[in-house]
Amino acid sequence: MDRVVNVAIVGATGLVGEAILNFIASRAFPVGELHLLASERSAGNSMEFSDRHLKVRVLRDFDFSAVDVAFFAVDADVSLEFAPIAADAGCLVIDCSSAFRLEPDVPLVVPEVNPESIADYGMRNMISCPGSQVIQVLTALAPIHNEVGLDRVSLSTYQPVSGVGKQGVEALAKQTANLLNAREIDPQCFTKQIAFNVIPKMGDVLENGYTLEEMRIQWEIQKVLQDDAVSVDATCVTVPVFFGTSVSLCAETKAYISADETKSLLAQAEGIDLLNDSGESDFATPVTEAAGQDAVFVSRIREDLGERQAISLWLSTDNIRKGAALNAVQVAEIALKNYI
Ligand SMILES: NC(=O)C1=CN([C@@H]2O[C@H](COP(=O)(O)OP(=O)(O)OC[C@H]3O[C@@H](n4cnc5c(N)ncnc54)[C@H](OP(=O)(O)O)[C@@H]3O)[C@@H](O)[C@H]2O)C=CC1
Ligand SMILES: N[C@@H](CC(=O)OP(=O)(O)O)C(=O)O
Repeated sequence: MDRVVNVAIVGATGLVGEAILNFIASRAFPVGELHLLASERSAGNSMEFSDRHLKVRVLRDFDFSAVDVAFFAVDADVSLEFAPIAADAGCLVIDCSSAFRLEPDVPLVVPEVNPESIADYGMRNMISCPGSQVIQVLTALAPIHNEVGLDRVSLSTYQPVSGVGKQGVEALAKQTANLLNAREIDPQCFTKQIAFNVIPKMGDVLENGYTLEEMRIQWEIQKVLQDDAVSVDATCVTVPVFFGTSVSLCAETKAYISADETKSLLAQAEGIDLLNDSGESDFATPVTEAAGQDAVFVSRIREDLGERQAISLWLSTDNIRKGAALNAVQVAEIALKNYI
């Protein structure tokens, strides 16, 4: 790429925003001017980019008219207010939050799965990235869906505290230290104690008994695959892990596919690191394998023991990198190369 583009990172001081900044540097993204934006809390702070120090500025006061690409890595309510302002000013918004994921005129993209959807960015000047669970599930399941068709996916997530941002990391660190010192804890941003515990309910429960986080997994998977017939039964669980998210899933398929065929298929698929189950230590964990890496790690591939045509998998991925920041930067790279 010869030309350069002016870039803004909204939420640059957060976990995802800082990872976007690092990917822009490490992947030699063709950046001209770079604007780092956050709330009044971080305004004036300095962040490193290559050999430069850049000052963080306040989002509310920023004029997007000279920006070409704006990465939004803020909570959904902040994206809802400011992403349309940026898009209307003429820049391409790539949003990591849940704010626009299900809007029919905003493409929802995992580059390994539906890069062609990026072509539709112009309807709102926006592209959304799915949540980190959906990114890893689809990176692993899209090759199987393309080969034999998916009917139904049952899954449980093992989500780290960093899934709710910096405050989740602080909460687990503080609770752990307090408990080890026999002190009282405050659940902070989690509904119950998360240190040395697991919490099988993220957010409010809807009338159907599922949480919004669980329903979003079905809706986002159906939107990316453009197939409302794929049903998803999800249970979302927060675990006392700082970074790295995992999913245990069983995918029922329209036609039989063996475990060996699944392994061959996934060995050739983009974005996957396949651990072949050939040895004792050949499985991935969120902390030991996935954290700090860019691939979706797939292991524990098994065929259903009963009569169902179904394949079970264990996935682990860095939620901040491929689960958000890398996905967003990949989307921008494809948009610049092919469409803008
Ligand atoms: N963490 C994860 O695993 C994943 C996160 N996402 C999504 O990415 C987004 C960012 O998440 P994450 O980085 O984890 O969150 P963090 O809490 O770590 O960071 C939030 C960022 O938003 C900024 N911010 C907060 N309020 C405002 C405001 N009013 N105006 C401007 N900036 C504001 C904060 O700035 P300040 O320093 O000033 O407070 C900070 O830079 C969320 O929508 C999240 O759902 C998606 C997939 C995975
Ligand atoms: N918790 C989600 C991130 C997300 O999408 O959050 P929210 O639904 O609150 O915007 C994830 O790890 O993928």
